[in-house]
Amino acid sequence: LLFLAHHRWENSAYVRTIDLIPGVRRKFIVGNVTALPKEIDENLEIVQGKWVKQYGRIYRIWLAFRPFVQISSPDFIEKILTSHTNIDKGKSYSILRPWLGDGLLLASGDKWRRSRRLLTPAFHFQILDNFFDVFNKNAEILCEQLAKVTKTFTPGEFAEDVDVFPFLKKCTLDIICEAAMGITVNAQLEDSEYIRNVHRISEIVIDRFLSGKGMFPDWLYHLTPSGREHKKILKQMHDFTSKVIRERKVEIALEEDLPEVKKEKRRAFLDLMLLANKNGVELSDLDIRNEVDTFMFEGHDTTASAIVWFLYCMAINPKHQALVQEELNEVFGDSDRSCTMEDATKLKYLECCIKESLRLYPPVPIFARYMTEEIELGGYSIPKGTFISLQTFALHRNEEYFPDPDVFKPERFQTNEAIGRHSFAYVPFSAGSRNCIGQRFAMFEEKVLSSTLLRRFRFYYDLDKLGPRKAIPDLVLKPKNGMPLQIAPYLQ
Ligand code: HEM
Repeated sequence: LLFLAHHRWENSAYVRTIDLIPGVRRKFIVGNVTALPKEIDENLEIVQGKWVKQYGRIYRIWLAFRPFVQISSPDFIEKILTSHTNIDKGKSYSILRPWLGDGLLLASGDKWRRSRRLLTPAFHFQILDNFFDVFNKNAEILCEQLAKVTKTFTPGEFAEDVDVFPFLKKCTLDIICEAAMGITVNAQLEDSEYIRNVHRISEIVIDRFLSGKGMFPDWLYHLTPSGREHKKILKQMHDFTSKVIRERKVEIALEEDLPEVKKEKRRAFLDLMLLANKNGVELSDLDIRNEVDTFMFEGHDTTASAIVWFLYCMAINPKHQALVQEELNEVFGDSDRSCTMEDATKLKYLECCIKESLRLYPPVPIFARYMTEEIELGGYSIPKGTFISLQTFALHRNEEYFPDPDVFKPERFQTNEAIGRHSFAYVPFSAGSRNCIGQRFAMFEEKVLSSTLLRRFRFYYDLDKLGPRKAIPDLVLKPKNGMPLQIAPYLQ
C-alpha cells in the first residue's frame, strides 16, 4: 500500500514538475534528507558550494515530501524579491512561530502590510539618530570588557587569543533591549535571566531544527525534554516582554500631563507602537509583544554575527585594517569623543569593509519564500505551494559579479567599481518590499561599534596556527568554536 501511495505521489503533476529541476537523485520517502551533510559545518560547502557547481543556480532538494527550490542567481533572486504577491514565508520558519507569533518577520498578507506600514517610521534617520547614545555607551563598555580580559597588554604587542564572539553578543543584546523596549538589562556587566533565556531559546530552536524534531507537531515536541524546556523558557520570556509593555503603557500615560520638554526624547520601538495605538491604530497587546520579540530576535544575533566576521576580516587583512584606522584618525584625530551620525556617514572606507565582510559572511546566509502563486524561473515552472530558498552565501560568491570571490576586496564597494553591477547580486539585508526593516539601524550600530573598537585596538588572527575560521549556518552565520582573536592596544 505504501509503495502504491508513493508511486501515485511520484507520478503526480506537482512532483513531475518539480523533478524537471535538476538536483540530487530523490530516494524513496526520505527524498534527499540522507544526502544532506551530517555535520552543520559542511552545510555551506555542500548546499551552497558543491551542489550549486554541480546542478546550477537553480536546483531542488526534497526533504521527504517537501521540495525546496534553491536559487542563487541575481536574476532569479530579483524575480522573487520584487514580487508583490509571493511575499509569504509559509511554514518554512514555523519553529520560530511559538516565540515570534505574527510579528513582522513571520506575518503574511494584509497583516504584514499593516505592521510594516506602522513600523517603517520607527526607522527614520531622525529616530535612529537618537540611538547613537545607546550605541556609543555600549561600545565603551565593550572596549572596557575586552581590555580587562587582555590583561597582558604590552605596548604594541598582541595579547593571547580571546574569543570575542560572546562579548559582541552581549553588547548587541544590550543595544537591542534598550532600542526595542527602552530598558537597560546590562548583559555586558551582569547576569540576567531574560538574557540567559534569549541565548537558550536560540540554542533550543536551532537544535529542534537540526535534530529533526522540527518535523514533530508542537504537541508532540512539547512532550520531549527539550520541548518542555522550550515551553518553560518561552513562557518566562513572554511574561517578561508583557510586563515591560504593561509598565511602559503606564509610564507613557503618566507622561501625558508633563510639559513637552520633560517628555522622554528617545523613543524605543515599543513606545512608538504604544503611541501609535493611542492615535487610533488598533494593535492588541499580543500584536505588540510579537513585534517586540521579533525585534529582539532579529536585532541582536544578526548584528553580532556581522561584527564578528567584520573583525575577522580586519584581523586577517592587516593592510585594510590599517587603512580603516587611517580614516578613523582623519575623522576623529586624537580625540576620544563618541561617534555621531555625521561621523558615521563620513567613514566611507570603513563602510566598504563592512559591506565586503557582509558579502563574504552574510549573517543571514539563507532565507525562504513560500509561493502563493505559480511562477516561472529559468525556464522551470515552480508550482504554487513550493518553498524557495534564497542562498545569499552562494549568490555573494558568484565570480561573474565578484571576481576572486573568496578574496576580501573592499574596493568592490567603492562607487566606481559598483556601477553597473546587478542590483540583486548583493542582498545581505534581502531586498524589495520585504527587506530588512532594521538595515539602517544595523549599519549605524556596526559602524559605531567597529569604529570604537578599531580606535582602541588592533586585531590579529593567527591563520597559520588556527587555519581559516569555519562559518556555520546556525540561526545566523556563526564562527565554528567562537572567534579567537589576538588584541593589542592601538597606538596611533
Ligand atoms: C547585520 C544585521 C542584520 C542583517 C544581516 C539582517 C538581515 C535580514 C534579512 C536577510 C531579512 C529578510 C529575512 C526574510 O525575508 O526571511 C531581515 C528581515 C528583518 N529584519 Fe533584519 N537584519 C539585520 C539586523 C536587523 C535589526 C538590527 C533589526 C531590528 C532592529 C532587524 C529587523 C528585521 C525585521 C523585523 C525583519 C522582517 C521584515 C519583514 O518581513 O518585513 N534586522 N533581516
